Amino acid sequence: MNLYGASGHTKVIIDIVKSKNGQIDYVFDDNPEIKSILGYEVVNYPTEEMLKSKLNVIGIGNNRIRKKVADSLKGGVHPYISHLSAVISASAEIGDGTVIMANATINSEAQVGKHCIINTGAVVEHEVILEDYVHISPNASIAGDVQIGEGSHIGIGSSVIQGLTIGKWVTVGAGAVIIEDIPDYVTVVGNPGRIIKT
Ligand SMILES: CC(=O)SCCNC(=O)CCNC(=O)[C@H](O)C(C)(C)COP(=O)(O)OP(=O)(O)OC[C@H]1O[C@@H](n2cnc3c(N)ncnc32)[C@H](O)[C@@H]1OP(=O)(O)O
Repeated sequence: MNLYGASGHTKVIIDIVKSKNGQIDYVFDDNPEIKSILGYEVVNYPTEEMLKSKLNVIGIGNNRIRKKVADSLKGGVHPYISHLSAVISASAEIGDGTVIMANATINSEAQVGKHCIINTGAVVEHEVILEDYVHISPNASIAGDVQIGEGSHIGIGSSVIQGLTIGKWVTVGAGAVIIEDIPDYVTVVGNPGRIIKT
């Protein structure tokens, strides 16, 4: 596979791929100052052939940039990858390009879109729907039947109670507790969650 972005997030993805004896062919990053990552050479100026050679995973934590790169991908998208310790229901659906980190749980009939991040120890409960490019940060918990719109970032250690709808491109702050629906394009912090930015 090819990886885009030589970031800390990519390092975690490399660990997952190596633990499953997977093969990383190229790591791309357009910052010419980054030459290597965890022992892999970083390609700053890839050829068309390199870009199309393998299925891709985008190792970029920023949801907007991940979408931008996905929109301009030359090659195909790799099926989701997950750490060996992740617990994923057989009835869950996970989109291509999504990465699922150590100790994450995705329960029955959850639907996770493309290029999402389910980070370390996150819980995505039964029948949750996550649209493309959503990031559930470490130790965040999404209760049953919640829907989260495209590109939203749910902060580290936050909680969302069951049945809510969170809009697209929302940011939920670290440690927030969300107890009511959240509209698109806002930042919410605190317990109970309150909107601080639109
Ligand atoms: C593997 C990984 O590392 S994954 C990465 C995980 N990281 C995260 O989850 C980070 C989540 N981000 C946050 O919590 C950020 O603080 C954000 C996005 C909510 C806000 O960031 P900014 O937009 O830069 O807001 P800023 O720092 O200016 O804060 C605005 C106000 O909100 C408050 N605030 C910011 N974050 C929080 C929070 N999590 N909880 C409560 N209050 C908060 C600030 O104290 C400030 O209050 P004031 O106006 O009374 O002084």
